[in-house]
Amino acid sequence: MSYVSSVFQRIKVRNANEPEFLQAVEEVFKSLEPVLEKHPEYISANILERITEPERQIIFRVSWVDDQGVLQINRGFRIQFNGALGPYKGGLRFHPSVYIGIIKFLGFEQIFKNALTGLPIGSGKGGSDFDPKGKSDGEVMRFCQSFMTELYRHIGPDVDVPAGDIGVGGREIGYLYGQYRRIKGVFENGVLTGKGLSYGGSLVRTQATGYGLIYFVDEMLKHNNKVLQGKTVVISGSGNVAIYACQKATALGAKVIAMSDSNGYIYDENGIDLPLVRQLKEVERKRIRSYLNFHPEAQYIEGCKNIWSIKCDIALPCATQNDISLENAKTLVANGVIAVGEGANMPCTNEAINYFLENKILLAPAKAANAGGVATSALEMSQNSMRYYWTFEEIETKLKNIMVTIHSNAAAASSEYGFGYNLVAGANIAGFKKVADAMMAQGNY
Ligand SMILES: NC(=O)C1=CN([C@@H]2O[C@H](COP(=O)(O)OP(=O)(O)OC[C@H]3O[C@@H](n4cnc5c(N)ncnc54)[C@H](OP(=O)(O)O)[C@@H]3O)[C@@H](O)[C@H]2O)C=CC1
Ligand SMILES: O=C(O)CCC(=O)C(=O)O
Repeated sequence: MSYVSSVFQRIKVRNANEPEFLQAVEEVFKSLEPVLEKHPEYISANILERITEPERQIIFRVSWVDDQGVLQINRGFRIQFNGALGPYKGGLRFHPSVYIGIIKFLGFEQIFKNALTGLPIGSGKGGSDFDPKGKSDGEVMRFCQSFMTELYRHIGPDVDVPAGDIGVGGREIGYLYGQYRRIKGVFENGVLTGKGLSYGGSLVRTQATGYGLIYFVDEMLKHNNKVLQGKTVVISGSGNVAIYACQKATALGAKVIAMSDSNGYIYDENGIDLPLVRQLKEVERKRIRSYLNFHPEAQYIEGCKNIWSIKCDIALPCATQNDISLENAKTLVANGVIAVGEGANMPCTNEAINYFLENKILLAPAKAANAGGVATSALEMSQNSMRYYWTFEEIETKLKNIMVTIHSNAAAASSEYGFGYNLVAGANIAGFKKVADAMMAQGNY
């Protein structure tokens, strides 16, 4: 058994009930054999076992009163996974499926993603099993206030800087920051990112993950003598990442023909009417099926997984983890897909990833392709520290340069370690080396 496999066996035993975390670790470890061969010092320093064990995990009770006056109890999490490169940084997810294994997989992925941005940010992730769906603004506010009443003691602009993820957008960040300020009594807005523009938010942060994804996919296509212009695109999800991926893909000449939510998907062969989707999702918080009230010529199909049976050139999973199974991957390949861009975190199963790579499909891995969100969060932190605002154009240019650089660094690392043009391996290796070197330099911790 190889060294990497033997370490993975130990990690499996220690984290036996966390399949998503083990999946994420296995996917990264698959790329690391040649790195450890070339750098035996990482083995002596036991980097693999250290990098897979969070520096700190905080689990707490969140009690809040619903609109009926009933006391509700949820569980809150914050994992400070790796601080070697900077303050812990990563989003908060509010979704009923949240448990420690989900937060650990997300925090683990965040280590490499944040390293790839080239900016000084460590890795953290958090959230709760609270379900914001169907809750009133007052309920969401009381939940956020209670969540922050515990979290505030563990975070700070130089300690740990949370942001949004599934179920946490501008409304939730506002309530969370308001409670932080109320408790601390200081205007310390560098403690959270994804804030509203009136109290320290950054231009482009709302669009950043989706735009960054499209910049990355565009770069990958160009590198392979292909173009985005004229391609048909299917996007899963209709949240923050999906909406702005759709906007930028359309602006660059592609045609998005389908989007989904957790109930089902819409197929509009004329191209998705994005202003309508934004109104339905960002403003009215409705289900995507209501698209048909305005476009009766479109189709709504119940069940979100079948979206991958639609023939398209480019698939962009932007909803949640394990969205594309091996079966979905086989259907996409049989239907002629040329590229897959992971907007969500870990949206393809490991079997689906292998199938795409074996079939020479261009695959933009999440750690690289969705890093534009956290990179722009780091730019928000910079602006908060400087007490200054850059313009939309300045930030978008920085975001684009970051995505292009991540692509070239991942491609170079893949080639250097014998993987050819394999961005999955390249992103893992480039991210890993940066963090491993910082950990080595800082001694045993
Ligand atoms: N926001 C950001 O900046 C970043 C987000 N990401 C990742 O992108 C993905 C989407 O995040 P974001 O757009 O912010 O989240 P949102 O909450 O804005 O949107 C999530 C979308 O995915 C759908 N979805 C969520 N859970 C499921 C599920 N279990 N099954 C099917 N559909 C689901 C939602 O549908 P419904 O409304 O029905 O639940 C919704 O359409 C996540 O994987 C997140 O980790 C990665 C980098 C940065
Ligand atoms: O902007 C951030 O800090 C977090 C973004 C995020 O959660 C992610 O990259 O998955």
